[in-house]
Amino acid sequence: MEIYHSWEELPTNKKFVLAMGFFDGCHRGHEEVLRLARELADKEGAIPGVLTFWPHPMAVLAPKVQVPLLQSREEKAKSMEKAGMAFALFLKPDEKFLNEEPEEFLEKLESLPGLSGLAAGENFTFGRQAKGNSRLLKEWSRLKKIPVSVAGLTEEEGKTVSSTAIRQLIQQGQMKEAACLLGRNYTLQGDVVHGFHRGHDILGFPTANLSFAEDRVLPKDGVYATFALIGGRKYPSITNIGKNPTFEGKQRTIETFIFHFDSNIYGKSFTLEWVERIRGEIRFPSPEALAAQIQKDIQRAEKILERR
Ligand SMILES: Cc1cc2nc3c(=O)[nH]c(=O)nc-3n(C[C@H](O)[C@H](O)[C@H](O)COP(=O)(O)O)c2cc1C
Ligand SMILES: Nc1ncnc2c1ncn2[C@@H]1O[C@H](COP(=O)(O)OP(=O)(O)OP(=O)(O)O)[C@@H](O)[C@H]1O
Repeated sequence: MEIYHSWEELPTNKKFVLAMGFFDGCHRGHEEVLRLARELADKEGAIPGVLTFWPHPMAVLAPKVQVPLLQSREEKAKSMEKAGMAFALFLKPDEKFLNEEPEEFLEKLESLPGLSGLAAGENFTFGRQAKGNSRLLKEWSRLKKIPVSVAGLTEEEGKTVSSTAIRQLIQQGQMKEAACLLGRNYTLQGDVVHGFHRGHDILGFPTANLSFAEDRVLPKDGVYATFALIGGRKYPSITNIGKNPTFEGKQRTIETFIFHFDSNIYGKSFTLEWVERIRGEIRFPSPEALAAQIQKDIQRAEKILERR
């Protein structure tokens, strides 16, 4: 898949269809928009691509409000590729762009020589104060004879699937519910870094500490049944996220005990798939009491992961 960063890089000698939006997480609703883009591209003899943004527009509009994200830019690009997109255009939404009238954005699209169609969801908005919407897109489409596919909103139990709803579920530790909306388990990627080695030395459970990017959505502190994806293999595991109150920890860490695993993976890249929350993080009276609880947690995690 090709990655572009400016309008000028878009193909001029090929027809293309653009799916539009931020697409954080590439959830089930986003997948529907991407499916419509593929379908329209097939019909028009064009290639399907994505018009998306980086960083998140909120980082420009309200820099003090940090929106944690479900995917890094690289993960988003991978999801787009998996969804059959031939390219992704990552535009930087500066203030000038975000303050354009919707009509200016549409004029820009119309000026693209290869543009053969657009796809977006019913709730897609664009332009100054989000004044442009799917209704305006449809009117423009009729006027300009450029086909536009608008996806009806994908819902789960009567609620619209959205990146915002998924972020909230993860932050509440509701991983199964989040997975339902995402269409997959939530994952976090990072490298294995050194911790304080208490896991191995004091508790008898060696843990891989995951380094994580600051701008990612983190599950609520606690203990989770997880899968660790290392070197193309998927290992059942258990993960604690929190500040280790038993040891008066100050920093939030993510550490994983991988079952039946005995390799040195320091410095290796590591993806953690979060399946289900088991309990909250507790301050134990002694390391021994914590180790006994971890033993029980492992049994619980094994049961949960057996079913997946
Ligand atoms: C399954 C599991 C559950 C844990 N639960 C708790 C907990 O409830 N409270 C706590 O203080 N630490 C908990 N920990 C974290 C341990 O305190 C931690 O593994 C230990 O401090 C080792 O840290 P280190 O790898 O930085 O040396 C848990 C760790 C694991 C693997
Ligand atoms: N539930 C949904 N069903 C169908 N299309 C959707 C759905 N949610 C978003 N889309 C569409 O997917 C594209 C990307 O949307 P966007 O990134 O704003 O997602 P979102 O989940 O609504 O995000 P947020 O929660 O941050 O508003 C847009 O075209 C949008 O209209």
